Amino acid sequence: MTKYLYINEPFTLEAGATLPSLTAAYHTYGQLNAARDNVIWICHALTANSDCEDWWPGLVGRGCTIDPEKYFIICVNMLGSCYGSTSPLSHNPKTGHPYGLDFPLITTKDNARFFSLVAGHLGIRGIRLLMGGSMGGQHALEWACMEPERFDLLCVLATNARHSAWGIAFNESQRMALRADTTLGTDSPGAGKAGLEAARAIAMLSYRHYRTYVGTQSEQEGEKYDDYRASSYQRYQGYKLWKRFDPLCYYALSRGMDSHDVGRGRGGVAKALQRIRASTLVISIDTDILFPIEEQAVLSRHIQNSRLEVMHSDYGHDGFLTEAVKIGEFLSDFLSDQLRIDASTKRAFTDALTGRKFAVPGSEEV
Ligand SMILES: CC(=O)SCCNC(=O)CCNC(=O)[C@H](O)C(C)(C)COP(=O)(O)OP(=O)(O)OC[C@H]1O[C@@H](n2cnc3c(N)ncnc32)[C@H](O)[C@@H]1OP(=O)(O)O
Ligand SMILES: N[C@@H](CCO)C(=O)O
Repeated sequence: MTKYLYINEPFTLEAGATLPSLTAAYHTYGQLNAARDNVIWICHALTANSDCEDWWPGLVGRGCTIDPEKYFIICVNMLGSCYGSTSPLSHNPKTGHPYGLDFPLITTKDNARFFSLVAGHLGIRGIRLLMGGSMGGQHALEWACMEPERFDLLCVLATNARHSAWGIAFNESQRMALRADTTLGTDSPGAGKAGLEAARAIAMLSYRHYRTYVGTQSEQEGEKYDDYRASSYQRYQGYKLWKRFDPLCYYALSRGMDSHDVGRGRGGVAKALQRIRASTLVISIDTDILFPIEEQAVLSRHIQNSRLEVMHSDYGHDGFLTEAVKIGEFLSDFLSDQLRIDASTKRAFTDALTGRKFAVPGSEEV
């Protein structure tokens, strides 16, 4: 069930605008333990929501690696999204109408600060594992650079330290499609539909791979010269997004993704990543053309204590969603290794909220 947190204080954004108040839509699963050291925070990607059990089945849920029986799992809907947090659909007090296209730019740094603020309001300090893929990975990296002491472990998938020119070009092409639809932001029924559908169709080309399309959408050999499966697939994917997503929010989120650069204000990407204290698992997808492996290699090279795993998927970039079971296996190995390291080094944990000391996660107070 979606929960809501209302933060009645102004929030000044990186680009200078101020939101007068904030709404955070979020989900939690499981219970916070006495030591308060079992928090897993999941950052969602572009068009998902805070219900990570729903969109990451096989990874998050009872009996999975991220199991609510063991962990207190939290996922907060990012600012700008249409799934409940403050967004272009929110009331603009200056006009008395929804913000629409006037919604200010929300950078990945703004969203990381938003998550930190929400964590504070919910009484969460130390976080055992911070995790996210794609744009969720960008938020996780930004937050881990911003507050390195908060996190023990970090797992990022199919993501980067700075959004690439290639990724920005894909996003701009999608925004061109959105803007070409002159109904965008108007009151007309179905406003922005054609633009959003075209934008999603463009995006699909970056989320999948040549082999995904050829493997699933090819025609039988024959004499066909029109009405191809690949064409109806593109149209259907556009329509499918239209049924569940808002074009103005899509526009806002794509601008936010472009803004991503952990190095901004920190002396560059390498210096920023060197700030991260969490033991880190970086997962690449061998068919990801949007966030290719070399981008995760940069993460692994500069994050002090990191491990890079390359996962096979026929799905391309979207493998970070569809290969949940494989991701769970990588993560499970990583978590087991970390517990062994914690035990052998007798690493002591101090719960930042209570000041109590614990020998290893889940152990007795010392
Ligand atoms: C409220 C919410 O729902 S938000 C939470 C859900 N969404 C998210 O979390 C966002 C992230 N998720 C995603 O991006 C996607 O769901 C993914 C990547 C996980 C999976 O993508 P899918 O679109 O389901 O997979 P795939 O590319 O195989 O397409 C399958 C769909 O295309 C249809 N399809 C396949 N070939 C064709 C074709 N030639 N012509 C028309 N339709 C086709 C299938 O019938 C199927 O339709 P369905 O989704 O209605 O069952
Ligand atoms: N399929 C993903 C791709 C972006 O990472 C989404 O729609 O969120």
